[in-house]
Amino acid sequence: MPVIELTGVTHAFGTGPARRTVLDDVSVRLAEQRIGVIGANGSGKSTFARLLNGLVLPDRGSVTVDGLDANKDGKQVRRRVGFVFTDPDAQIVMPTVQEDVAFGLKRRGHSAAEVAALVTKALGDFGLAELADSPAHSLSGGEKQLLALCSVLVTEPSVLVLDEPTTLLDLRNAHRIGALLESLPQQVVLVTHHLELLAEYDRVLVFDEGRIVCDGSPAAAVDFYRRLLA
Ligand SMILES: Nc1ncnc2c1ncn2[C@@H]1O[C@H](COP(=O)(O)OP(=O)(O)OP(=O)(O)O)[C@@H](O)[C@H]1O
Repeated sequence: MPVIELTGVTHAFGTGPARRTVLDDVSVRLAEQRIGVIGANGSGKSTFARLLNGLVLPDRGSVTVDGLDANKDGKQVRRRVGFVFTDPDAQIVMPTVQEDVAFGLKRRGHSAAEVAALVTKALGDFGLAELADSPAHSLSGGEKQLLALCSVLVTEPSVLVLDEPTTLLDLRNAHRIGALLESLPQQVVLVTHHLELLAEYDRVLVFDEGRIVCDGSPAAAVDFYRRLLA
């Protein structure tokens, strides 16, 4: 598995009196396959997730993925770490389903024939083959979420970071995505409020006010979180 390391990471947003520390001296080493991240609204989970692939750079401290520094080697880190946003509309960039899946592959320099073969396979794997020529923005929320995930996974990142990817989904689609994430060979970092999705995870981090306040098994972390919010 890849090794993600945060060392003394501090991050703040805003300036002057509005300046607010969102992550406060966070150090953690992640080498497990499936890692869950939970915590109250505004506790810093999204900022933490975004740091993992250089979408946000730390004000202080460092983030490395297999020794590559997100600050200095941003491009290489982003190639390794795929990111799935809460809102698939923020991520779907091309007019049709198959063009969207092809987009990341073309940028990585695959030939037209390779792109076509990989897109066909990926659409089949995700149950999206029949929608290949559909306008991406005409899909349902669940289909869009699947497409966003498909377009990221087709590029074969070694780490997949997902920021509340099931928030827009009905229970059935949320569980479908949850099951899909459990079947992946990649390292997965899942930020979620759907605690049941993490039952079989290797490790769960609980955030509170910009710090990791619990780091353990899913049962221990969920129990800690429930007591924290009680
Ligand atoms: N780009 C930004 N500019 C200013 N403030 C921000 C920005 N992004 C996040 N924040 C603030 O940082 C704090 C932590 O936000 P973050 O999105 O990391 O929390 P979260 O734990 O993911 O919350 P949620 O569960 O609501 O998604 C919040 O108070 C938020 O308003």
